[in-house]
Amino acid sequence: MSIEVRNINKTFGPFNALDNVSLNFPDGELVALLGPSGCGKTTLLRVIAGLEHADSGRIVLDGDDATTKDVRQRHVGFVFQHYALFRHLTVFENIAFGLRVRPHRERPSEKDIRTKVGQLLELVQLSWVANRFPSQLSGGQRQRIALARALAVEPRMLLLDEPFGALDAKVRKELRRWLRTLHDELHISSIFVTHDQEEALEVSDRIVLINKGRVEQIGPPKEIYERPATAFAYGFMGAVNEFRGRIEGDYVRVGNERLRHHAGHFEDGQQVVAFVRPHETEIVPDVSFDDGITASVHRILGTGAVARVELVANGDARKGRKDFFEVEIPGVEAASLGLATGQRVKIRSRRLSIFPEQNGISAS
Ligand SMILES: Nc1ncnc2c1ncn2[C@@H]1O[C@H](COP(=O)(O)OP(=O)(O)OP(=O)(O)O)[C@@H](O)[C@H]1O
Repeated sequence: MSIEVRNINKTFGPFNALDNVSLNFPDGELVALLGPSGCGKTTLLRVIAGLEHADSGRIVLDGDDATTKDVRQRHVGFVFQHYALFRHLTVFENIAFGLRVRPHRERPSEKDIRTKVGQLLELVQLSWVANRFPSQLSGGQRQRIALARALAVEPRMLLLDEPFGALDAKVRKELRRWLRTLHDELHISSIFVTHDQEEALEVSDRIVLINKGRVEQIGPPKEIYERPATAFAYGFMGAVNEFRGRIEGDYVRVGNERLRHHAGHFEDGQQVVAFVRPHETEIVPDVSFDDGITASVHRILGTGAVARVELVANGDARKGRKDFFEVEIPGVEAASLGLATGQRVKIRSRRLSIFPEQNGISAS
C-alpha cells in the first residue's frame, strides 16, 4: 500500500507535536521514523494508523483519502514496544485472536484458522511454542509472536512502535536482521519508529529523520548518513566533532586558529558551525602547523586496528558547545605518532561539513 502524508499538523494544547509534515512512500517499503525522544514519531505513526486525528492535513492510502477512516478501515497491523499479548491465551490463540473476532460471515473456518496460524508460526520460526503462554516466552519471542498476530489479519500496512525497544542489545540486533529478512519475504508496507540510528540505518529502505515535529531529512540510509542535510541531521547520525567560527576564504576561523575546508563557496565573514566525523579527523603532532585546532590528548582507547583518541580542546575552540574531540585513526598510525596523555597536538579535518549558524542550532 502506498502511504502519503500531506501537510499534517497536530497540537496538544499549546504544544506543536507535528508541524506541517508531508511524506510519500511507495508500496512495499520498510521505512524508519527516526528522531530524539519527544520529536513526534509516535504521534505521526498514530495519525497514519487512524488512532489519532490530525488538526489539519490528509492521509492518503493507495491513492484514496483515508483521513476520516477509522483504524479498521485502514487495515493496519500493529506491534508495540510493550508486548500486547493476551496473557491468558496461548501463543496459538493469541495469533488466532484477530481472525476469531471477525464478524461471523467473514470469519474463516476452524480448519483455515489452524492452517493460517500454523503458517504464521513457521514464518516467525516459533512453531514449537504454539501451546505456551506469553509468560513462558523470552522478550524476543514475544515480539515475534506479536508480529505474527499483527500479520494474521492480513493488514495492508504494518506499523511498529519501537518494537525492539524493551529488549537487550544482542536480541535487538538479531531481531532487526530478522525483521529485514521477513520484510524482504512479505514486502508489506511497513513503518517503524525508533530513536536508534544504528537500527534505522541497518533495517530500513528509507529513513525519515524528525526533529521537534518537523521532517529534517528523508532518504535512503546511506544518503542520510553520508550527506546529512542539516546540522541536526549531522549530529544525530553519528559521533561528530563540532567547531564554531566564521568563514575566511577556504578556512573556518575558530578564534586565532583555523581549519581548512573543501565544502564549496561560503561568504567571507559568515558565522558557521562546522562538523567532522572522528574517522575523518587527523592528528598533527606539530602545533605550529597552520591548519588545525590545538587540543590536548586526554585518553587513547583501543589497541587493535583502530585507536580512538579523546582530546580536550584548548584555547578558543573551548568556546564551542563541545570542548572535547574524538579521533579515530589506524592503530599503527597512533603507535607511530607516539601520543601521550597531556600532549598538545593539532587536529584537522579531511572532510569538513559546514552549515550556516542559525539561532544557535546545534548538532548535539
Ligand atoms: N496525548 C498527549 N497529550 C499531550 N501531549 C502529548 C500527547 N501525546 C504526545 N504528546 C507530546 O507530543 C510530543 C511528541 O510525542 P511522541 O510520543 O510523538 O514523541 P516520540 O518522538 O515518539 O518520543 P519517544 O521516542 O520518547 O516515544 C511529546 O512532547 C509529548 O509529550
